Amino acid sequence: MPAHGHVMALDQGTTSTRAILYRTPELVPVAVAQREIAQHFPASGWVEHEPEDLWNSSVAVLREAIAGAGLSAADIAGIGIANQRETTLVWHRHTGRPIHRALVWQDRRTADACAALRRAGHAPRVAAATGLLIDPYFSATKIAWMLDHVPGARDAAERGELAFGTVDSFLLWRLTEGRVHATDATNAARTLLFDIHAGRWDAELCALFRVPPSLLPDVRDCAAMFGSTAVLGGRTPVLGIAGDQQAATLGQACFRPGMVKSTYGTGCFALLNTGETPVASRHRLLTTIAYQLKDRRTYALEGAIFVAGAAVQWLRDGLGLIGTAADSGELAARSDPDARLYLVPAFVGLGVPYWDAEARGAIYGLTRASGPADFARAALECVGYQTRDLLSAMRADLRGSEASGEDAVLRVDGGMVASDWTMQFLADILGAPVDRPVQQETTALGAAYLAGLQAGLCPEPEGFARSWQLQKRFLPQMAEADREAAYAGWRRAVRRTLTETA
Ligand SMILES: Nc1ncnc2c1ncn2[C@@H]1O[C@H](COP(=O)(O)OP(=O)(O)O)[C@@H](O)[C@H]1O
Ligand SMILES: O=P(O)(O)OC[C@H](O)CO
Repeated sequence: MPAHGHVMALDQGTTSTRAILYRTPELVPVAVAQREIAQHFPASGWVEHEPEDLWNSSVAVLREAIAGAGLSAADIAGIGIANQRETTLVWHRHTGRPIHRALVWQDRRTADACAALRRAGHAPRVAAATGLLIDPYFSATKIAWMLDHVPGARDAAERGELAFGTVDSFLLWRLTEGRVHATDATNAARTLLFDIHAGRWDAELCALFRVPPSLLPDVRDCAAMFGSTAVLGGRTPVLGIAGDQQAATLGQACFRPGMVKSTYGTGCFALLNTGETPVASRHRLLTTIAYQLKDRRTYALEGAIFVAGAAVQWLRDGLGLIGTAADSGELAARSDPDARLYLVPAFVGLGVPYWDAEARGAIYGLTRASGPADFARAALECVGYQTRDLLSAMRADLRGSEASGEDAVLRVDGGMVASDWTMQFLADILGAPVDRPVQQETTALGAAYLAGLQAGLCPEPEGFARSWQLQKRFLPQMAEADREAAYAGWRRAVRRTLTETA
């Protein structure tokens, strides 16, 4: 067993930045610090973050966590970074000054540019290399938008004066005072510019998306020496980087083909490990890199749902039906069991497997008797239905393969899994067990594991997998006929909501 030590996870997410300090080798959390991030919505469908907020909140939580534990830089073997993925920054190499606010993954401003590329027939080539669809969700068209809209930016880029990065890369640049411009393979895989099979930037795609290759960071393993930082007072190495959903996949120890985790935060992201062979989806899932260790890539099929916990926030902030998110389950439990409302939460369009950017939310089944409890239940149930959509698409893609996941148990994490009511419905509608682990901060755990692995303070994946502990298993209790009738109703509701653009 490796020796005791400490590693720090920095989890820079969409709504907040968190640092969690862990004791190795068991990865027991010993201190945590968190800061909210301001969201900027300058126009309909636009979502931006202030780069200095990303940076300042990161430094603040790192320092707070280390102070909270009564430790100093000398006690920290390394930092692991997990980050909101796809969110795009471009900055001046000489000054480190961003040329624009970060364009967040939810930002839809490049929808028309994407539609034009799809109409021109580029989708098959792009999917073959990157595993992705041409959608504003990913970084490439966001980079081009900045170069085209910030005065002088394209010329500066052509002269090699600018750098692009996802949030990990931007933070690493700042942490290392401009000495390191790098990212990891999981973040590179979300840009539309990275060949996930060859593990390198694709020059043809750079030309297609009009992104000069000089902007791009060096791509490394998830566990690697990324540089060192002085922000904690000494020199602390950055030893791990992964996109947050991939970090959660590691934190959930989904190392074997067929294992699947689903994270329920603002949105929901399910990743199914497909082993060292990438699987091309026939059902509009994404093919992505789950992790790259020792230069070997493990792939995943991914389903991305844009609204999960956000539907609960809507109950609270939009409708005022609940005081806190935690009240939603209790309210839902008071709903009439014989009535059923369907909420299709297409507040920002629908993701996998529908990919309908123009669809908007709808509620079906209203009667004179419908009340707050039925709305709450519909908001929680739609998370279960969407998960079944995702998992059905995954199973259809993998039928008969080693990674089929037919018997797999779903490992869940994220803020929303605190809701027993929602987790029970999830098990009911899937007709399969749902496992909630003891450590529910799996994103930070995965980032910490990468740093601990690289530092030699944590065991190899098989050993780490043995430390995963079940907190509660939810078993399906709904009768088969009820389950299928309820799901058929959801499918009808979605069909009525989709636009002709999908
Ligand atoms: N007890 C609960 N029941 C239902 N939803 C919850 C509960 N607690 C938190 N949530 C939802 O979980 C989300 C926060 O989860 P978190 O993992 O912190 O999200 P993110 O990383 O996207 O910021 C919020 O959307 C909130 O509405
Ligand atoms: O920041 P989160 O946890 O909402 O995750 C965002 C995803 O990485 C977007 O792809």
